[in-house]
Amino acid sequence: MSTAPPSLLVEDLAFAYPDGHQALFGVDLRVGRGERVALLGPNGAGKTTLVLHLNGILSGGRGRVSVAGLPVERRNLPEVRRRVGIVFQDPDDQLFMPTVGEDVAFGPRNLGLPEPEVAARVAAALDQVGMAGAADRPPHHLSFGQRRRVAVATVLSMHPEVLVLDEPSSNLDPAGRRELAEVLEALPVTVLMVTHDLPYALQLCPRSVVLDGGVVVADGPTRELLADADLLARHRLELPYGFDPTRV
Ligand SMILES: Nc1ncnc2c1ncn2[C@@H]1O[C@H](COP(=O)(O)OP(=O)(O)OP(=O)(O)O)[C@@H](O)[C@H]1O
Repeated sequence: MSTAPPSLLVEDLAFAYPDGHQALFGVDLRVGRGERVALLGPNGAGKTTLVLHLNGILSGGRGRVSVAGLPVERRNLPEVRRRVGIVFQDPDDQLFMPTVGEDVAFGPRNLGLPEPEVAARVAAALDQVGMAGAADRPPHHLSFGQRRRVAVATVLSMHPEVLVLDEPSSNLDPAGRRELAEVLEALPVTVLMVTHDLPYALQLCPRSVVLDGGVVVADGPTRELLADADLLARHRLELPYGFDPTRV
């Protein structure tokens, strides 16, 4: 049996915002290397608050978070942020350079890597997201779906341990949704995907965790959770009309 630490370990994490609003009440979560896990839950459940603890954007509450055995704490933040790449919902928050290639090179260059290594990482990351050949294009000339895939590449070029995706299927047309799914399915990294798109969770993530009211209320095989009509109703989760998770 492997003794490697899990990619993500969250233990008894509780957190209140400065205005006193308590968003997390003791969350435990373990994600093994190479797992793909969907993080589900209604608006306001605490999903974003949890995600922002994974690379130390938020901190100061109770509990512990570690990434591949490295505690998320101030002295470790540069390495934690290399290990945990967050792809935010709006790709335009992540793309700010004149060309796609410079955007994907930005992180590795900041690590101080030699230029040939940067170039190799840029080429590999663009290839992984199906955007090889787009390096010289300005990001704003790309479609929304292409920009989202480039945003994924900006994180992959850091060789992360964990890829966190916030609503990856939002605003994508059916072809863009399928293309991104193909990209994500082929990635050899641990994935934590925050989504309201339950069929996408089922397609991509064998396991799901449901968060509601700042606590984990379910954790198990996605197919089983989505087949539990009472669980879905209790936590404001809805499948598309006529969608049968047991027949996919
Ligand atoms: N900066 C903040 N200050 C105070 N309260 C906040 C802040 N950000 C979020 N909250 C509150 O914390 C709780 C959890 O919010 P969070 O954004 O983590 O939920 P979420 O599950 O990501 O929701 P959504 O699905 O809408 O993105 C909510 O009640 C929210 O109003």
